[in-house]
Amino acid sequence: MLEFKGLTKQFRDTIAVKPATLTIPDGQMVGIIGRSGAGKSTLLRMINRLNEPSGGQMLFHGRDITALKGRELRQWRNECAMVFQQFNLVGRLDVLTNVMSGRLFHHGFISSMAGMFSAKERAFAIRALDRLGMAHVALQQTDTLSGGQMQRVAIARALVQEPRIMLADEPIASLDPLNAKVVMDALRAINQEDGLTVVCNLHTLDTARQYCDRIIGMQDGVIVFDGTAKQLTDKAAREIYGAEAEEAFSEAMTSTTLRPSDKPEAATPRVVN
Ligand SMILES: Nc1ncnc2c1ncn2[C@@H]1O[C@H](COP(=O)(O)OP(=O)(O)OP(=O)(O)O)[C@@H](O)[C@H]1O
Repeated sequence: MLEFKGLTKQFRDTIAVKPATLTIPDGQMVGIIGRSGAGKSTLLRMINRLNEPSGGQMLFHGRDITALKGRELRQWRNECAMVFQQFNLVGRLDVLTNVMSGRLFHHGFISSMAGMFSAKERAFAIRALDRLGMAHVALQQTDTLSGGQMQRVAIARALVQEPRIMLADEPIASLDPLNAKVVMDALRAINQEDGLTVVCNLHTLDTARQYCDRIIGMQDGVIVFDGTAKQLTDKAAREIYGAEAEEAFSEAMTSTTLRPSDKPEAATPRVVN
């Protein structure tokens, strides 16, 4: 269970996230939505402390994450795997090496850089690629892949970290609708099969509604909505997005609509003014 207690972030004159208090149970798939500049990325990046909170506290199973330093902080970052909009892979390296770089924390920097991975680790990485339908390109140079394939490789790399939480910062913003669906399907499958908590920032409302157990809506650094897809009415969504509502409502995916989440209702809607 991840708990935010009045967690806040200020950049000079901008309060990007105003004191946020929420609890994310293990195994939940959470989508953070809101217009540009609402504070979504800042909130997400405070979880792995890529953005250092300015105030408040964050606890994971009762452990104070905001107080971690040095190796403990590196270990926490390893436990929070992150998937980025631009994939953050090394294009000139082969796919398998990129995936195995997710073992950096377990393996040690020097031997990782020297490519000294055991047969067991290689097999582990290939199994992760296989889950993402990408084992067949394991030895291919990464920059020959499509965006959707690269994002699946990035998810495989995140998986070999053996994380407790998967963070995804706009994971489909650079992808076409079909690849966006493949990537979201993969994140949802990992969430459901492994019971892994997934927290992702999403630009399109439909994606959040289709895939997430719980949706958190942000506006000007404030959590203004916290509830399920069903509870997020069009009216509530329009209030969250304001002038960007039409863009947010536009279809992200052209292919088959997925069945809605079959998990129990995960949260009580909360409207905060
Ligand atoms: N490193 C930074 N330095 C100064 N201000 C920042 C920094 N990062 C974010 N901000 C500001 O904090 C606010 C929230 O930004 P954030 O990136 O979290 O929003 P967002 O909802 O993720 O937006 P987008 O959807 O456009 O990525 C914005 O006003 C932004 O300009």
